[in-house]
Amino acid sequence: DTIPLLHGAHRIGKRMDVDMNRWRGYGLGQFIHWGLYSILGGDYNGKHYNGAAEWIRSWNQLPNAVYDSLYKQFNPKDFNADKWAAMAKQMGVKYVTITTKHHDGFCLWPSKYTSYNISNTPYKKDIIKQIVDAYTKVGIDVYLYFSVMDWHNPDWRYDLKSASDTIAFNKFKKFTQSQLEEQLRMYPQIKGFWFDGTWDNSWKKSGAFSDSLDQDLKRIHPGLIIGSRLRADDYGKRHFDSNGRLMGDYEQGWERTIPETFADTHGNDWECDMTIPENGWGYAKQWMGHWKTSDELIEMLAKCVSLDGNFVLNFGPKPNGTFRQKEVADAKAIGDWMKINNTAIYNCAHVNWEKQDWGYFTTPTSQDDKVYMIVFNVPVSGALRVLPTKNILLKKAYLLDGDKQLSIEKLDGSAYFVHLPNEGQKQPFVVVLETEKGKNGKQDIN
Ligand SMILES: C[C@@H]1N[C@@H](c2cn(-c3ccccc3)nn2)[C@H](O)[C@@H]1O
Repeated sequence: DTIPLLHGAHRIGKRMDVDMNRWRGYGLGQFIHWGLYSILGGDYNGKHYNGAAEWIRSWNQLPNAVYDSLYKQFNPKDFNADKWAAMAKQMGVKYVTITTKHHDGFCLWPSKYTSYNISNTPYKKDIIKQIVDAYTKVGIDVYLYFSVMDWHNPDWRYDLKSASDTIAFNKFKKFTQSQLEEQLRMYPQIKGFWFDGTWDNSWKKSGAFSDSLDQDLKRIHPGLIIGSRLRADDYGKRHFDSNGRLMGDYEQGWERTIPETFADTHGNDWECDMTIPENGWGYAKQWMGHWKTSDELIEMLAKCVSLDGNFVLNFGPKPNGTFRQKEVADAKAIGDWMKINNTAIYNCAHVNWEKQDWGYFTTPTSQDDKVYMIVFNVPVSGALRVLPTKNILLKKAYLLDGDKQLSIEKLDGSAYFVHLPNEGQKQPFVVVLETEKGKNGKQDIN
């Protein structure tokens, strides 16, 4: 029996309208973290902050007043939104999420609700408008990242422990709603919000407000897509309400991590947001630890799509508005791979066949007699094992790039070997399988 909730999930199962179906088919997205933290790049007074560079304001080596005056230096002379959009287009991303206000409270748009915004910097111009217009122009959908937690706003509270806390936080909630409605009025082309900074007790105690805010924003902008990180339920539960039901249009908890199995996704829509370095979203002069290679990133993309999720890769532009060389190179490498193989990524879904070591299965949502094999690990035998669900037979197998036919060997039971040509493949590649229904005609691919 379920717990009665006023502010729990209002929908069970996936959203199936045209806007969400478009979101479901994106496959690949870009995240951009840009702001005052980019100026410091994780360093201050010759010392390097070991946390995520966009959290440097929380570092006790750096006085808040010093951080909060960085806006006087923000003047990205080389910023060109059309160049950013062109790089994203070449990479093959279908959507972008851009930070409008991170935890530090600095607004990259000329908000009328705080003077702590781009119009009071030497740069002056509206960065968000330029990005929304440039990406929309090349056909990439735009989503706005918004941190509820706002270290700069004196009415922000981590917890509500007194009447004065509640009075201040009520003012803060009004300020938050005003800024979001302002963004919807100023940037009507956007497709959704990406909320962050909603883990503190003050927000967990604001479940009713988070619910009404979600509904108000969608009333102003029908079709708006909002992930599970915005809401808290009647008891402060987040992402999943007290009855275990997802609150939001998709699960937004996969930050720098990917579900291991389809069961881990609970059958929801979900998005993985990934950094190229180990941690850190804003520009850092010194990237600590391992920098993921483009092959690793392409495998993460394939894994996400094979589990019914989207893969969103983060970029942290420099204070002057250009990208570091490694990010430009990865965007190019991913884009070159997508140019050949995006058929197995865009508008594709999970296949409930047994996972194999050589890589990942996807299937086009529009065709249930086709399955793609995205191959990363070729066995020394050159034979790729495929075990379809019962009554599914393999008819044909060929390379997506160049159509070369591959021989199929039927094994005992319902397994097959797909034999690869012996020339070594240097890049991850895609094999296309054409299937047909077995004797009792049932086709249960996904
Ligand atoms: C999308 C990413 N989310 C922000 C974040 C959140 N957190 C975090 C860390 C510990 C507990 C709760 C939240 N750390 N970083 C990062 O700063 C970045 O914006």
